[in-house]
Amino acid sequence: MGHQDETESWKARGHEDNREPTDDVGSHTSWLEKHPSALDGFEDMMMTSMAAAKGKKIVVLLDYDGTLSHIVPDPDQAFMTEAMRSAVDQVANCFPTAIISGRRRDKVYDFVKLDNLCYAGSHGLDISTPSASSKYSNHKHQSRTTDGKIKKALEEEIKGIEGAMIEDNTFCISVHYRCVKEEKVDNLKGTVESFMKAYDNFRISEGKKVMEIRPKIDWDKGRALQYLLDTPDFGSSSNDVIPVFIGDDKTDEDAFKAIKTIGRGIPIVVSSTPKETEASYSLRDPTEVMRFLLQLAKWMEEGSV
Ligand SMILES: O=P(O)(O)OC[C@H]1O[C@H](O[C@H]2O[C@H](CO)[C@@H](O)[C@H](O)[C@H]2O)[C@H](O)[C@@H](O)[C@@H]1O
Repeated sequence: MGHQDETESWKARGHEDNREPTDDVGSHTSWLEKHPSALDGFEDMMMTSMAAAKGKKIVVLLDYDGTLSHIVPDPDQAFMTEAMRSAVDQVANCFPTAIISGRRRDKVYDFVKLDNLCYAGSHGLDISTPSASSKYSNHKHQSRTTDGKIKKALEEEIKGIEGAMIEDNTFCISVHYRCVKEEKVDNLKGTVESFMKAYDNFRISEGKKVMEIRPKIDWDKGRALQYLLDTPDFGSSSNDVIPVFIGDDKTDEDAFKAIKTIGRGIPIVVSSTPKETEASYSLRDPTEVMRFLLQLAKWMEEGSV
């Protein structure tokens, strides 16, 4: 199935397009000049990145929602296709690979179901690799996120707002409003913001039609990426690797920034419309992500590295 065909088939099955409101950052053509397609410019991108980092190994880090699965109205139905699973599997057989998601770690695993890669859940607060695991389970903030009290009380608070939904991500909570009527969204946001004022250990970040309630600590997807690169599973030091990170949402920007700080790597944003981003390259949607992953695995198998 071609790219266009697969996208159309997703739409026909009632899934949403991955398109989100466009930031005012000029035309798509001028945006693509600043963030070239990682697919169209694959050979050039790999040549430039490898030349700048001789002898270093590629490692692959991936977001889940909107990157490996299309955005859909029901978060529990955000399945990845078999074709995507196979592409991730092939990449993970070639390079150390991890998924860093806002979701609960076990939930991401249930979607992906691959044992040859590492999983970091709750925006990187819950990481497990064969050699290391970092949980904020003893952290003072933890009890207030995981004892279910906030979720229960918040559910009570927003129960009158039709379509609002809360997802427990263990160390974080997502308040979804994709299915809330436009005119009710501000009401929902205001209700959640004033409720959370009583919990000053938490902050709220905005994702794609979701409010992400996270512990107010110095940890994000960027710190999680750095943590993973420092484990033996990923080379023991960010000095030894070229990190490829692919993500579509605001929290992924922290990982793009971390790659910029390292000074080497391939940060790729998934977006079909121009947006502000720290990423250097782009892909339009999960279907292009899949094609990119297959190309990366092929490149490795053909010995280009
Ligand atoms: O870091 P991620 O893996 O991208 O997780 C971020 C949030 O993703 C999920 O929500 C998003 O995808 C849903 C399914 O397509 C969609 O219904 C929702 O509107 C999106 O915001 C996940 O459900 C959240 O818990 C994550 O925080």
